[in-house]
Amino acid sequence: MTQTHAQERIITYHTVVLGALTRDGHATAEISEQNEAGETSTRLLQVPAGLPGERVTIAVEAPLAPKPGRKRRHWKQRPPRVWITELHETSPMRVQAPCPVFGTCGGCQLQHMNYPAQLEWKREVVRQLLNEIGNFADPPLLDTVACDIPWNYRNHMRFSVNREGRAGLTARGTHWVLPLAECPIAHPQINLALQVVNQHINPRPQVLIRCATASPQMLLQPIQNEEVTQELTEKGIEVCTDTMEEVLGGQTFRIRPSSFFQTNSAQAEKMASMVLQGLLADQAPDQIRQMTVVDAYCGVGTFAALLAPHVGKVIAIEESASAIKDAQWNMRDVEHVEILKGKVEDMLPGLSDQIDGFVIDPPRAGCQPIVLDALIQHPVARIVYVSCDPSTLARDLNILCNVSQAYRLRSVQPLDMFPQTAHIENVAVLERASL
Ligand SMILES: C[S@@+](CC[C@H](N)C(=O)[O-])C[C@H]1O[C@@H](n2cnc3c(N)ncnc32)[C@H](O)[C@@H]1O
Repeated sequence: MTQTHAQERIITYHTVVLGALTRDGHATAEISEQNEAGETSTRLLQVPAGLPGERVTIAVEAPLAPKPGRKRRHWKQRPPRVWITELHETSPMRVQAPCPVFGTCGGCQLQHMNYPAQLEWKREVVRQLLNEIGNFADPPLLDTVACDIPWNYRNHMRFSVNREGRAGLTARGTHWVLPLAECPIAHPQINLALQVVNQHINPRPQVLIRCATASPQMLLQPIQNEEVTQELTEKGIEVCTDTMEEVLGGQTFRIRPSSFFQTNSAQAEKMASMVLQGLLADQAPDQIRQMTVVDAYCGVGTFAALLAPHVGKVIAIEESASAIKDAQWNMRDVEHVEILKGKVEDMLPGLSDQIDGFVIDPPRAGCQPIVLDALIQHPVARIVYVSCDPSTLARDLNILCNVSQAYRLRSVQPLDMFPQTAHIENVAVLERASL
């Protein structure tokens, strides 16, 4: 069946059985299409909010053709918009998504999947990537560590602001800002603040809200006017302008708006324990006290500060000026820490210290070849690799363990930092092959 709506968009409807989830957390659907010459071809589509094995009817909206007069070279072909209009047979994994904009919003992909199935799916994605990209036939992969409360966990949200000055999240694949009263994965303090800022006109393009979980402190950017600050204060929020503090592993960390900090504080506690355990386990206390460890891509110094009480020396490397300022403040009382400002790829080859262990927590792109080369040329006893992208993790582990054979992979631990979304965090532990 084909229908045309007001903006001349062409929508076709297809009843299909959905296939496996993609890496982005969308189900797949194969549809047959006929061109003007009557030739049939099949097309693979991504179906948000679907689950494998479900029989559903989907609407497929063809992307708009370029506007007349607009140069074709400025026009980008977008994938069609696809949504489920009817569920005929549902998966046993399906649950009711609590958010009214789930499926449209670009934030969450898995609210409709029960939580144990999300954890299992994440583990399976990591297994496949370690297999296909990492060349590990039988990787030492552990079960995904669940988030005890998989809702209201995000301590940091970046909301887009629409033309009317209202803050919300954008619809998947568009710049359209969805009106949002609250977000079920945002911390309750953030939802409270969202309601307050949305009673006012916000400047475009974004409002950033970051809250502490151990205190009522909150950072808002851009800085809010007196009226908003007053309303937030009346609701028990302590509005901070330049920095706020969060507690992790019993230590207090000062964070600026543009510095990175782990978004899920409860899971970050578990991650920090894994890092310390991965680097220091099975070693005598005397040996640990003599160790020199590097926290590469250290952010505000989270792992460096938590490692410092245990080891002989910590070298922390970070390129962001704002995170470096925070790291310096966070480790102001620690004598045996050296904080280096610069890119890891520039600093690492020049390090003259004898290094016993590395924590590497790079951005999604993973490690630069020069960083991997340095780790291979001068193998250290232990590496803990914290990763927010399992495909670049698999690529880098392949280089460190299989191609160079400099390291042995001891464990890969998926950790659910971002429940209800397709994001997957991992903590991998490597040891020098010649140990
Ligand atoms: C995923 S965050 C990890 C931060 C920290 N380990 C933590 O847990 O809070 C990655 C950090 O690496 C920094 N970064 C990105 N590329 C870098 C590079 N080439 N050299 C040094 N730091 C880098 C970013 O500024 C960010 O603070």
